[in-house]
Amino acid sequence: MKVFKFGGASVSSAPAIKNVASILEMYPGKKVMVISAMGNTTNELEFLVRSYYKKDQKTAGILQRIKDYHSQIISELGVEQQNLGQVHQLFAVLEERLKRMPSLKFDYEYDQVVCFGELISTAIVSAYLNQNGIPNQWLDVRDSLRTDETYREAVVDWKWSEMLVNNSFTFKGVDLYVTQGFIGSTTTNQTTTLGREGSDFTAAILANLLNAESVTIWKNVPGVLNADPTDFSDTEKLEELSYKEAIELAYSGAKVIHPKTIKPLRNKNIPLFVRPFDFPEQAGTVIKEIGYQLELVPVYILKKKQALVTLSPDDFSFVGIDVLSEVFSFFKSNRIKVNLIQQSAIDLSLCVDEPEVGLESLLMELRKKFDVRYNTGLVLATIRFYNDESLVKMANGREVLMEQKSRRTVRMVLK
Ligand SMILES: Nc1ncnc2c1ncn2[C@@H]1O[C@H](COP(=O)(O)OP(=O)(O)O)[C@@H](O)[C@H]1O
Ligand SMILES: N[C@@H](CC(=O)OP(=O)(O)O)C(=O)O
Repeated sequence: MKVFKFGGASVSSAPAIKNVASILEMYPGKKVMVISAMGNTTNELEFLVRSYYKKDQKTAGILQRIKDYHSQIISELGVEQQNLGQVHQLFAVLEERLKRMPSLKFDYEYDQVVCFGELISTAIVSAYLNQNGIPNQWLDVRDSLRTDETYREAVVDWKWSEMLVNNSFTFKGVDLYVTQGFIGSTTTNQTTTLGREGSDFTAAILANLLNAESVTIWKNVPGVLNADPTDFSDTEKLEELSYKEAIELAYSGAKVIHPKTIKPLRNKNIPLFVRPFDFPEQAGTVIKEIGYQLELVPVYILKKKQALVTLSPDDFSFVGIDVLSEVFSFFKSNRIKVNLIQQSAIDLSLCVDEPEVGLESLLMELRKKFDVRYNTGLVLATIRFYNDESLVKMANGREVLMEQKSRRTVRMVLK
């Protein structure tokens, strides 16, 4: 049994979905197919839930835009009305939800609304495939994937999920399951999400729990490249990567794989293929156990929207373990990811993901104890397997505000 994951780009239009069908025909056999929301739908649903939460008049208009986008795809695919009952029902449930008063918990409301992207996309794709000679069963992954109640960043309950997943994905009388990435549910059946771009992670979870022979994530790139092609023009495809190398790249911000994807696969030694959906006959990149130390060309990773915050205790005391733990707790409780730190006697510098709401109001709390300085709009650049030439190429004349080097990796905060 194999797991195939199709992301937003691979189901963003009717021709894209027809291409998914042809990939399935090229690779017959037992499969679980994990699908994300179509195109930009998750971002649209984020607008929708924010508008709903603020009780903004724009809510109905945003919902209509989402409906129109999906209706257009349905009509171009020629899915017949009698096969669309579930899609209509999902939109009706979403509409009903938006009529209710939101609770005070935004993160909870977020998950209850944003999940519809994946539910609707899978319902459409499943109906289209069934109508076109690719029999499959749609499964609501929320019935199998149990999580805790950390809305928007839910933590998987592996024990529960193992039992439920194996009860649902039995392959009795069916070779293909179509299910959702990114979403799960609590023991009280409240919907949760696993964090943005979490569908790759879902594919890895299901593969682990079902002991799949491999996972393939179909992307709009030839495989894992040595840089994001939207930032660099001269990229090279990496033929193979070890799990360790892949996790380093994903953690440093290489958007092509969600960082949580690797561990469930590595723990069961399941290979991960990253392959181009436009050229499905091409091999792409394989990520697997590799027993020797890889020597690769320099790999460039840019993590954008970064802020560099420097804290100095007001009373000139040293930055000790207490200060570190207080500062880390502060960022954790505000859900801000710390990506790099550097410390001197009385300065602590942290490179963090810049929050959407800005930093100023958040840092008020820290100003009570620290002298706070910060820069925003920065880039955290990582080079694995760096050499002198790659350092110059990466900085590209920009000011380096902070730098850390190890034998294989250099990290720079660039202005
Ligand atoms: N090292 C890399 N190799 C390939 N693609 C990369 C890399 N780093 C970032 N990317 C970006 O990842 C994108 C694919 O990931 P993503 O948009 O999350 O796909 P999907 O949503 O379809 O699963 C590519 O379009 C590319 O811009
Ligand atoms: N739709 C979700 C989950 C996801 O993984 O999407 P994609 O596979 O398109 O990155 C998101 O956009 O965050």
